[in-house]
Amino acid sequence: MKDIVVIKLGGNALQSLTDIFYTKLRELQNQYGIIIVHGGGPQLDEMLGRLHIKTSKQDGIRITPKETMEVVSMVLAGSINKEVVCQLQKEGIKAVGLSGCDGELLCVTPLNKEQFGYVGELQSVNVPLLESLLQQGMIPVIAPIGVDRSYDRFNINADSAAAGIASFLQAKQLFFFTDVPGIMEKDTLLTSIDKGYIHTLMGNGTLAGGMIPKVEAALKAIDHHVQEVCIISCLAKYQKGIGTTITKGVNVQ
Ligand SMILES: Nc1ncnc2c1ncn2[C@@H]1O[C@H](COP(=O)(O)OP(=O)(O)O)[C@@H](O)[C@H]1O
Ligand SMILES: CC(=O)N[C@@H](CCC(=O)OP(=O)(O)O)C(=O)O
Repeated sequence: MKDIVVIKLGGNALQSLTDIFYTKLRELQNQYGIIIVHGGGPQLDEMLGRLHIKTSKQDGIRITPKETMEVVSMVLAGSINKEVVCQLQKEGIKAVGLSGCDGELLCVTPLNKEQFGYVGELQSVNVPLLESLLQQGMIPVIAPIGVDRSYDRFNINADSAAAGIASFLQAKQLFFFTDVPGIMEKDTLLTSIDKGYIHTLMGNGTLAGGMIPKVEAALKAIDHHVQEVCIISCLAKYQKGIGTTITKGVNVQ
């Protein structure tokens, strides 16, 4: 079995994937088993708006009542997942779309039903299912929706789903592709950051919004022995030394 690389594509990143990305993906696929986890936050905001359903987030996590969950399924497991799969196939890359419901891929428990509604916390991943797809040279493309024991569907923050999947698979690398060059402090890109400094930046408000679940997910993955975790721009050339690498140890900045 090849080493595994998990790539998380944020909703903004999905809209600006370049030829460089697909070329790099093909190269990586020669060496690694690749798993893609996608988000779709901005697309969800847009669809909820069109349907006149009010929505809000707390620390980057969407409050998800039942009615919102229907739209989450529709947008993430429906249109976005299929769009990513078709785009990859158009580029000659074999891909299979899944949500966490399929084959009980992502099993969850509620994060806090009173506070967040149908938001799930990942408890287990159907690793053999992913391995069998990887063995056939497929890229599993995963929408961040999970099921609980009663087969109710839950919304999972895509960063936390990607980190959980990378942890369960003991992935070598986890990349968060997003719409910023990495973690910024004022106007400076931090090329490397550790746990302690992340907490400092959270405390002083430098890290906000969607960056909070992203760094929390990154730290979780590092704690679960994912060897390398990096936050980078979807427009970057995807080489070593770009973006922000999250480390466990002493901050080298
Ligand atoms: N210190 C920071 N450095 C970089 N981005 C930050 C920071 N704090 C907050 N952000 C915000 O986090 C966003 C990335 O998170 P998010 O929108 O959830 O992306 P994605 O859709 O890729 O998961 C950036 O667009 C930026 O607005
Ligand atoms: C629970 C929760 O917050 N789920 C996210 C799932 C999509 C996501 O994470 O998309 P991005 O990666 O584009 O932000 C949401 O509803 O927006």
